[in-house]
Amino acid sequence: MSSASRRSSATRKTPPLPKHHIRPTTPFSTTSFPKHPPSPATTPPSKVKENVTVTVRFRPLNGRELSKGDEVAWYADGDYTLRNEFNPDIAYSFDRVFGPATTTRHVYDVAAQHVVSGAMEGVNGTVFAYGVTSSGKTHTMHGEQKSPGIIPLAVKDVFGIIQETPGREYLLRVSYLEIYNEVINDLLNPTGQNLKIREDSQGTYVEGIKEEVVLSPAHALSLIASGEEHRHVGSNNVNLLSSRSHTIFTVTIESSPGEDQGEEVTLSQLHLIDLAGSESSKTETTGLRRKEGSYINKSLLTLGTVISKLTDGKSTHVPYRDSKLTRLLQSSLSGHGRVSLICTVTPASSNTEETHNTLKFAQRSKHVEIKASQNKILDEKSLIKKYQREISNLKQELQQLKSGMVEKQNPVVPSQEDLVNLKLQLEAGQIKLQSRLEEEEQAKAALMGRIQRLTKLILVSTKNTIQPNILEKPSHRRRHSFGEDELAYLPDRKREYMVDDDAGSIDSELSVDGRSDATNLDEIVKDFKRSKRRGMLGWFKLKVKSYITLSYVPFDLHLICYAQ
Ligand SMILES: Nc1ncnc2c1ncn2[C@@H]1O[C@H](COP(=O)(O)OP(=O)(O)OP(=O)(O)O)[C@@H](O)[C@H]1O
Repeated sequence: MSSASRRSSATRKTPPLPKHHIRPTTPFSTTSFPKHPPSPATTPPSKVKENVTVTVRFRPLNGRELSKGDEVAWYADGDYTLRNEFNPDIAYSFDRVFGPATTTRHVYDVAAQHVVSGAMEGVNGTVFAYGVTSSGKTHTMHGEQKSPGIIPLAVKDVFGIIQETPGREYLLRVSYLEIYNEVINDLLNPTGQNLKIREDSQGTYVEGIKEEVVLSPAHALSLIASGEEHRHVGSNNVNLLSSRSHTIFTVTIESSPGEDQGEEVTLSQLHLIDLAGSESSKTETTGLRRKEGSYINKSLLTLGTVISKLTDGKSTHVPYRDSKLTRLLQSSLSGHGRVSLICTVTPASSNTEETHNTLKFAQRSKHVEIKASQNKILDEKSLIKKYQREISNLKQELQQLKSGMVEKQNPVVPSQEDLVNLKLQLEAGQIKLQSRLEEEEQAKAALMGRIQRLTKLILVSTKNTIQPNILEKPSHRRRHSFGEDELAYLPDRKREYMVDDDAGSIDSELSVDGRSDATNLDEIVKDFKRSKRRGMLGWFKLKVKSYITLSYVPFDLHLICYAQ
C-alpha cells in the first residue's frame, strides 16, 4: 500500500473476519444501587452475565500529523477488526470498529443507545471514552454544535424515551463533576471543591455533590455548558484544548407508573464519562501541565490495573482505592449495570505504540463481566413518589381551602335591618377580616405555587394513550417538544434556560379560578368607582345586588372596608 493511499483512509473493506456482535439486550432483574438501599419488596435478582461493550473509533489524520509525514499505521478492516498496516499479524477484534468517516450519531447508536435505554428501564449504565491525548475523546463525548457528541445525544434520547412512554412518570436529576489532580470538584457548583468520596453498603458516592432536577434537553445541556466553563482545560503540543481532568456527567432517573398506582419505582444512574488522555514523553509539557499529566497517567494506570485484576481470574484484591476515578467507577466496573467503553485512536504512525497500548487496554476490558439488572425501590425511598404524594396532598388542601372560602360566602338576601347590623359588624371587624382574607389568599397562592413547582418536575409523555380524554381538558403536566434545536449546544452559553411557561398545565386549572376572581374583582372595582360617584347610598343599593350575583363575597367585604 502506498503512503498516499494509506493516508487517504484508515478504513478498508476486506472479506469478513469473525464478527463480534454487540450483545443482545439483557433481560432485567433486580439489584441495588449507591445511596439507595434495595427494597425488600423486590423480586430476587436473576442476573444475566454480559460483557462490557468495547468499540474503537478512529479519528482522521489531522493537519499536524499529515504535515510531519505521518502514515496510516492502523486501519479498520471491516466493521469489527482493526489491523496494523506494517505487521499483518497484529489484529484486534471488538464489538465494533469505527473508521475515521463514521459520524458520532452512528457511534452513539451502536455503542451508547443500549446503555441509555437500559438506564431508562432501571439498569445502571456507564459510557466512557478512553484514549491518548488528542485521539478524539471529547469530540466523541461532547462533540460540537454541528456534530453533537454522545452526551447531548444521550440527553436528547432520554427525553425522547419519556415522550415515547405514555403512562409513565419520570423524574430526572443531573450532577456533573471533574477529577482534577486527584481532587473532585463539582462543576455545577463552583463552591463544591475537594469533595469526598463516601461509601455505604451499596457502594461509593460523592458527598455534597449538587444534583439539579432537569426539565428539558435544553435545560440539561445548559447545565453541562455552564459546567464546562469550570472544567480544567489547557493546551499541550498536540491539543490546543486538552482536557486536564476526567469528567463524570450523571443522570439519575426515577420512574413510576403514576400517582395512584402501587407499582415500585425504578431508579438508575447513567454515567457519561470523558476521561483525560494519557500523555507520553512525546507530549511536551512543563510545570503545571506536567504535574496534571502525571496525575492523569497515574489514574489511568490504576484503571488499567483494575481492569487487569478483574479479568485475570486469580486476583483477590482489586485496587479500586488507588485512584478517585476507579473508586467512583467501582460500582460500574464490579458489574452493577451496563458498561460501554469507546476507545479513541489516531491512525498515525508516529503514535503506533500509544495506539497499541490503547488497543491492549480495550482488549482486556472486553473480558470484564457485568450483570445488567434492574433497580427497584420502595415507594418511600423515591423522590418521585414523594413529590407525587405531596402534590396530591396539596391539591386536597387547596380544595378544602377553596370550599371553606365558598362556604363563608353563601349568598343570603339580607333584610334592611340585617344590612345595618352587618355594616356595624363589618366596621368593627374590618381589620380582622381584611387580614384573614389576605392570609387565606396567601395560603391559596402558596399552595398553588407549590403544586405548580412540584408538578413541573415530573415529566410525562404528551402521547398519553392511556387516558385519551386527558387531551380534552387542560393538561396537569409539563409538556415538552424535543426538537433538534434542543441540541444547539453552545459551551459559551450561560444558563439562560427556563423554568418556562409552556409548562403550566396546573396554571390552567388554577387560572380558571384566578380569572374568575379577577373578573369579579374588576367588576367590584368598577362598581366601587361608580358608587363613589353616586354617593354612599348608591353603593349600598349596589351591594345588595352584588350579594346576590357575586359568589366571591370576601372581595366585596374587602372593598366595603375601603369604601367606608
Ligand atoms: N472523529 C473525528 N473526526 C474529526 N475530528 C476529530 C475527530 N476526533 C477528534 N477530532 C479533532 O481532533 C482534535 C482533538 O480531539 P479531542 O480534543 O476530542 O481529543 P481528546 O482525546 O479529548 O484530547 P485530550 O485528552 O487532550 O483532551 C479536536 O480538534 C477534534 O475536533
